[in-house]
Amino acid sequence: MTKQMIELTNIHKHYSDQIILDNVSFHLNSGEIVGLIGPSGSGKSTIINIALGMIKADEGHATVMAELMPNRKVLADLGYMAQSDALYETLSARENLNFFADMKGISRGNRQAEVTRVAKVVNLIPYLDRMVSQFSGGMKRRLSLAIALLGDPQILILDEPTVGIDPALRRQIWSELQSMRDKGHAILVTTHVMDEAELTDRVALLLDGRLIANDAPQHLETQYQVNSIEEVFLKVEETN
Ligand SMILES: Nc1ncnc2c1ncn2[C@@H]1O[C@H](COP(=O)(O)OP(=O)(O)OP(=O)(O)O)[C@@H](O)[C@H]1O
Repeated sequence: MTKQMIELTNIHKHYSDQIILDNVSFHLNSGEIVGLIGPSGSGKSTIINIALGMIKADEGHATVMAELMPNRKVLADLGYMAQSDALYETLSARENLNFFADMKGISRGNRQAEVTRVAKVVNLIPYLDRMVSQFSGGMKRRLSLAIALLGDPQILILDEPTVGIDPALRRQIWSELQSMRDKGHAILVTTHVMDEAELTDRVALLLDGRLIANDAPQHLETQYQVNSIEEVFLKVEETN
């Protein structure tokens, strides 16, 4: 049965005299991947931060698994990968994963298997004992993604997860996300890569703080009479 995992209702947010989100309502269900796309500065990270309870909306409310946010109870069911990596540079990748596994309450008995599982998804097994300060930008993104996957959370929120990641691994990561979706997980991804938007079940298009489209990629392409999400995006920008 499909469950509503995240619900944002009539969210308004402004900073000084700039309106960032203008009456945005948005939901994420179990068993779907939603792509949140929009130009730089359109409010994607702000939506995520409000859903996570890290930023307070001026009006409206956010719930995760029917709990009003912020709420510590749901954090164990949430995997979050921020846009900038929050890693311990002076620790190895394995030590980082162990630390976050402890934070997520993964038992010591299961920890090693879980660390190996998530490191495999992002091809980091050969580098687990290397210090993070020696990692490239793409390797750091991969480690952040592995951390978000720890504990197999019901909800995954990924802010630009594939920046700096090469095409073969990008494909592998998307196939992992799709298999998680098929098992009923709910996944929200922001991306600037329009090809990736095509791989989602639903695209939420944000422009100037308003959600102006929210539908399956194929439906949007039919509606706007174009062949790709990139063209939908350009057409929407032109006409708004
Ligand atoms: N703490 C803050 N104080 C003032 N303005 C802010 C603050 N945080 C974000 N903003 C502004 O809010 C707007 C939306 O920012 P947000 O980070 O949500 O955009 P985004 O769509 O995620 O952008 P990008 O794709 O570049 O990551 C931007 O104009 C940004 O400058």
